[in-house]
Parts: sequence; structure tokens; C-alpha cells
Amino acid sequence: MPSNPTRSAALALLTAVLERRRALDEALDALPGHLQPRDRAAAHRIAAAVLRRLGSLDAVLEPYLRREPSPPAMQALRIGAADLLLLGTPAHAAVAEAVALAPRPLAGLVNAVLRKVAAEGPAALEELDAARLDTPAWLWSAWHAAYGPKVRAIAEAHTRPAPLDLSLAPGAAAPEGAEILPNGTARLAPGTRITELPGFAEGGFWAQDAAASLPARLLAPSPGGRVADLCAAPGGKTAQLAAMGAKVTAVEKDPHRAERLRENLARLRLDADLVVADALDWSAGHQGRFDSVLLDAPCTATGTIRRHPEVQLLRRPKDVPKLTETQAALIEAAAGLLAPGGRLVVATCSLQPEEGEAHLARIAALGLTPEPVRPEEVPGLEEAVTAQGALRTRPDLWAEKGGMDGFFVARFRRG
Ligand SMILES: C[S@@+](CC[C@H](N)C(=O)[O-])C[C@H]1O[C@@H](n2cnc3c(N)ncnc32)[C@H](O)[C@@H]1O
Repeated sequence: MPSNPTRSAALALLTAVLERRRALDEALDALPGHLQPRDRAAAHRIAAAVLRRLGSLDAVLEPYLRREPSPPAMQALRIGAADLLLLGTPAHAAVAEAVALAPRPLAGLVNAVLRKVAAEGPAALEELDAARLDTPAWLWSAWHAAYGPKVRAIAEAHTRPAPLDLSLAPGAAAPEGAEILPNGTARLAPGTRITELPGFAEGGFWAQDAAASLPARLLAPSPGGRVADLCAAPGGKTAQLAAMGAKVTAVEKDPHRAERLRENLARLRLDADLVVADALDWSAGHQGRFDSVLLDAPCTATGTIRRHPEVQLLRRPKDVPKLTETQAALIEAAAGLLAPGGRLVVATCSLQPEEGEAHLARIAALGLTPEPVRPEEVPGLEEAVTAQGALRTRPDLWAEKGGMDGFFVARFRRG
């Protein structure tokens, strides 16, 4: 049987991520242009399920394999196991499609193993400690050190697909069926495709995790205020700031990502000056010119594992100090842009304290005064306000509503 386009595409995605260490979104962009949007979305769903639960799937497969087969056969087995155990695909279809994906000489092995998994896998999966198996040991230890026993709830939140969160354009209605969260985010079920929602083309909303909407809200620029939005693409926070009536200069160094920001603003009919530049260089020529600055610094993105499950597989411990150093340089550049009395918000979508809490002393040492987040500014998230007045969200917060990304947000003022 020839392999079907969805599963061939899922195999291409897994190969790109696991063997070439590409980000899943990048791998999606590289899929053949003729693939139907529906097949593309289904392939993404399968690949994301495998990446999210890789440790558990491999543990279920392991007893049936004398040694790990070649990578293409292993990916076919993982796709088959995800179909059988996580995605509700009927057993005969799951097995037949994985067999069709496997290299010819290993088709028999894939068939035999997946038949066993179909029969015995559900019970075996139940017995596993999924939170532990699906989390790399270095991340588990780091989160245990930072959050104590909450590490388990964090890891468990990563085993489930994230909902689609939308920020609404001013005056726009939420799509039907959306739950409105306390911060104003409209939340829809996991797997909802934003481009198919009525109102998308008209610019009624954009995708943005509930936690990702908080930094711009805490910056709260005045209408007409001059705001520098550093590290801006794809522009979720630029859009929020522009929608608040601020005069936004968005700085992004990656030209492809800057183009996406431009397209997003055009669809949303929002306005910002877009500068394609390295914020470190650009800031030198714009000292003291802004009433407020938002720095959404590049980071390990371990707070976004629910949405980007490959992050936990691709990141390495050595990435943390490297990115922390970049963040420190960007923080200094951001502080230099502020006019007297100006406000700085620094955010990272990381769960690693080195990329969050550890920056507070460094920012204060630049002569800025902390402007603590007040619990009433973040309704429903009072427990996320830290003793130092920063905001620390985690994937296990709002668990009953579907969780949220992990973010660190801190606010300062130039005296
Ligand atoms: C966390 S993402 C930003 C998300 C964005 N603020 C939003 O809300 O949609 C980080 C971005 O920073 C950009 N970036 C990284 N280093 C930069 C630098 N030195 N100057 C400008 N942009 C940078 C990356 O290309 C990436 O697009």
C-alpha cells in the first residue's frame, strides 16, 4: 500500500526534528507546497504527539525491539504507536499506514511490533510515569530545583496538547464557542485551526497564549506614547501595543520573521514602524528616546513546550548560560532607550530561573527602579506574582481551563 500524504509528511517532520534538529515550525514550512492544508495540519498533530510523548512511546516499543531499528523504521514505529495509543486511530489503519511508511526490508518488523502494541500497549502506557519519561532529566532537575514538587504538574501539563488562544482586536467579537479567560484571552479547543475561523481574514484576532499577553498589558503604554518593542516578530505583542494606541517601533533582526510581523499587522489593520535590525546595534543610536520599552528576549523557550514540544528535545543545558548572556546584553540596550521616567518590561518565555528571576538584580544594578506587579493587575493569577513583584507563570496554572505557557515578566522605571 502506498503511504498516505499525512503520514509521509509526519515522517518528514519527525526526521527534520529528531535527525536534523530543526524546529517543528521550520520543518512544517519546508513541507512540499502542494500538500493540502488539512494534511499539513494532520501531519503536525501526529508529529507533535510523537514529540510530546517520545519517552513514553519509546518505553512502550522497547520490549518488542531487540535493538533500535534504522531511523526511518523507528519513526514509522513511533507514528504507529502514537496513532494507536494517543490519537484514537483504528488499529488496522494505524498498523497498515505505519507499515507503508517503513523501509521495505523492515515492513515485517514494523507490522509485528505494532500488532503487539495494539494489543498490549494501552495497558503498558497506563503503567508508565509519563511525566518523568517525557521530560529530559536535566529539565526535570532544573524545574525541581526551581519549583519543588510542582515539577510534576508542569511536566504533566506538557503531555497534553495546548488550546488555541486568541487575543482579540479592539471591538472584535470572540469566535463562537470560545471561553473568555480572566485576562481577556479567547480560548478554543486544541487543534482548532485559526485560519478557518470566521473573522480571521478580517483581522479580528491573532494567536497568542494567555500568558504571552501579559507583558504588554503590564507595560500599559499611554495612547500616543513612544514604545520600542524589541525582538518583536511574529508580532503578538506589537499588535497589542499598537491596539492600545501607542506609537510602536518594532525591532526584529530576522528578515523572514520580520516579514511575518508585517503580514500579521497588515491583516490586523494595525500600524507600527518596523525596523529590521539587531536591537543591540540599533539601540546605540536611539538612547533616551522612548517612553516605554518592551523586551521579549530570545530564550530557551522552555515555557512554550506545550505548543512547541520539540523544545524539550532540542535544547541542551549549555544553551541556558549562552542565552542568559544575550539577554543581559539586550536588557542593557533596552534600558538605554528609556527617557527619564520611562518604563521597561522584560519578558522571557522560559521556565529556567537563570532567564528570569536571576536578571532582577542585574536590571536594578543598571539604576532602574522596580515597579512591582500588583496582584489586581493580573486577575486570576495572583499566585503568579512573586515576592519580588515579578510575574512567574507556569504551564500548570489555570490547569482546569487548559493551562498557560511559562513566562517571566518584570517591570522597572527609569528615575
Ligand atoms: C521570543 S521571540 C519574540 C516574540 C514576539 N515578541 C511576539 O510577541 O510575537 C524573539 C524574537 O527575537 C528576535 N531576536 C533575537 N535576537 C535579536 C536581536 N538581537 N535584535 C532583534 N531581534 C532579535 C528573534 O528573531 C525572534 O523573532
